[in-house]
Amino acid sequence: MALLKVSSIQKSFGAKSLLNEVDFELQTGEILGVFGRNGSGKSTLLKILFGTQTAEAGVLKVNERYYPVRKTIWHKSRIIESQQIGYLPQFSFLPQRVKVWDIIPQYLKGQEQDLVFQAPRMPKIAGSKVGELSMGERRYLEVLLIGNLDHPFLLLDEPFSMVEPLFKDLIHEFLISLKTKKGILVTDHYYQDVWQLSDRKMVLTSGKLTSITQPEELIQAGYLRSIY
Ligand SMILES: Nc1ncnc2c1ncn2[C@@H]1O[C@H](COP(=O)(O)OP(=O)(O)OP(=O)(O)O)[C@@H](O)[C@H]1O
Repeated sequence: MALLKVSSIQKSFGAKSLLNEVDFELQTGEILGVFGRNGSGKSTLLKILFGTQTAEAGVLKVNERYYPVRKTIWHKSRIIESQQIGYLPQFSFLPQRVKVWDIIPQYLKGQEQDLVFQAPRMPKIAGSKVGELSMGERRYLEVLLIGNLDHPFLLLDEPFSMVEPLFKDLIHEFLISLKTKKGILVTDHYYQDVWQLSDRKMVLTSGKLTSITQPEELIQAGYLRSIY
């Protein structure tokens, strides 16, 4: 089992304090759902953990090894090169004009490459350019590419956004299958998908992550008006 431990992450933009003592743990074999209003700092937190954003303070530890989150010349390369944390950004990152069957080998080799080529629906879209895919097809492809990389931890920023039910189901199935070997953090405003998928849930309010167990707590946190 691998363990990712985050403590006391602090981040502000100018005078605005965004993250204030963020603490959580994630272990392989579980999916952690993170909820929070627009602008609460979810994407910023994920970027800090991946290494493309810096924090003013905080500790990131994977197993017994520490990774820098504060600004240093090596903070980004240390985390990314460690191959501990995979990250699906909120916005599409694949080149639009390249065909799917040319993109897959750029990310994956061997058995993992075969898994993506043979995944449900993939043979049908493999000959298309990324720019010709539907939003659901493109997001599904992105999740398959990042999810099949070797990292023990995976951070997913809005994997369900604008995705039709058919591809949402495929993404759910894939993430459940990945859980046996990875620890997964997922955040999305399609909160029912995240609620259903996740083993543990946390909500980000006033810069802090708090554990919740009941959907009603999302109302108390000011994220939902009602449960429907
Ligand atoms: N580079 C930056 N410079 C200044 N402000 C920023 C920067 N990046 C993010 N912010 C601000 O920090 C706040 C949190 O942004 P972030 O994208 O982390 O929120 P979020 O919880 O992911 O929101 P959403 O649910 O809308 O995706 C927002 O007010 C945003 O404008």
